[in-house]
Amino acid sequence: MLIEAALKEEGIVLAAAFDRPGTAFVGRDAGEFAGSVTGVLITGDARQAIASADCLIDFTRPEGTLEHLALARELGKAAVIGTTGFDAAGKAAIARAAEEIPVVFAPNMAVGVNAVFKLLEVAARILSEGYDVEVIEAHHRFKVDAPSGTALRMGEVVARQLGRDLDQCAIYGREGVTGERKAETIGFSTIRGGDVVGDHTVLFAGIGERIEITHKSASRMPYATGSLRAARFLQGRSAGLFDMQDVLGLK
Ligand SMILES: NC(=O)C1=CN([C@@H]2O[C@H](COP(=O)(O)OP(=O)(O)OC[C@H]3O[C@@H](n4cnc5c(N)ncnc54)[C@H](OP(=O)(O)O)[C@@H]3O)[C@@H](O)[C@H]2O)C=CC1
Ligand SMILES: O=C(O)C1=N[C@H](C(=O)O)C[C@H](O)C1
Repeated sequence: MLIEAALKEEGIVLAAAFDRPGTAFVGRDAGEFAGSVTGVLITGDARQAIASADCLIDFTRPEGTLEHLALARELGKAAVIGTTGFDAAGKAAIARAAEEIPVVFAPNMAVGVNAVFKLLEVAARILSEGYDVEVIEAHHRFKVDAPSGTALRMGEVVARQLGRDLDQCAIYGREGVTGERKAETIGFSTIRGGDVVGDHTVLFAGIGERIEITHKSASRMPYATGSLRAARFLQGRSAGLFDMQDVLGLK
């Protein structure tokens, strides 16, 4: 999707594409998957690939992203990170890298999801008392981290607005005799199955009414186009840690 989007977008050049060394894709044209010939061959040499570009766009796994980010830092290149599932140490490593290079790090690059983050601030402000907050997300069977990075960010946005610390109030699933729900908690429920691209709902449940704010992805293309928008945003910047709210001017 990223390659397809990059090939279509005016002013964006696909400089390189890389995969792990030794995989079957190395040596093949990067456009093959998008049904075109680009002349850019997939390489197993991440350093060489990152060196030949202005900006790294990385959607892999935390350990891969951190390796690639270290190369981007060394080479003085910008980075757009879409990978989710980082622990605190991983997030700290990204923040350190952003002291030297410009980085957009966002759990969801889609414009619609970022609009929802803003809507959640408003909803949480209005529904700050008497409403239980639950975050429900569904993704495809191949996803490896849970809850999704987007669900966690939604929880963070609501928690911040309500003056709570998500680390202290999050409940990740329930089982057995749990006791009554504590008012200050924020619950997370995860569904995994089939080819669900990504659904997120934040439920504000009161006595006598429920409010649901939902985003549903029907395609991964908005993640790809959002990433390219983020790469453009970084052009000409020297260092700093940004997210899609910065890119979209929503802060
Ligand atoms: N911010 C956003 O908008 C979005 C974020 N994501 C996040 O992006 C990440 C990737 O998701 P998705 O594309 O579905 O995952 P996939 O499994 O489809 O792709 C991940 C890719 O990363 C490669 N990879 C994995 N580990 C490493 C490593 N250590 N070094 C180098 N390459 C590695 C995999 O290679 P191999 O096949 O060889 O393992 C694979 O090509 C997830 O964290 C997901 O949550 C996804 C969509 C949108
Ligand atoms: O793994 C995915 O597919 C997605 N991951 C991101 C997340 O964890 O929030 C973004 C999107 O939901 C798709």
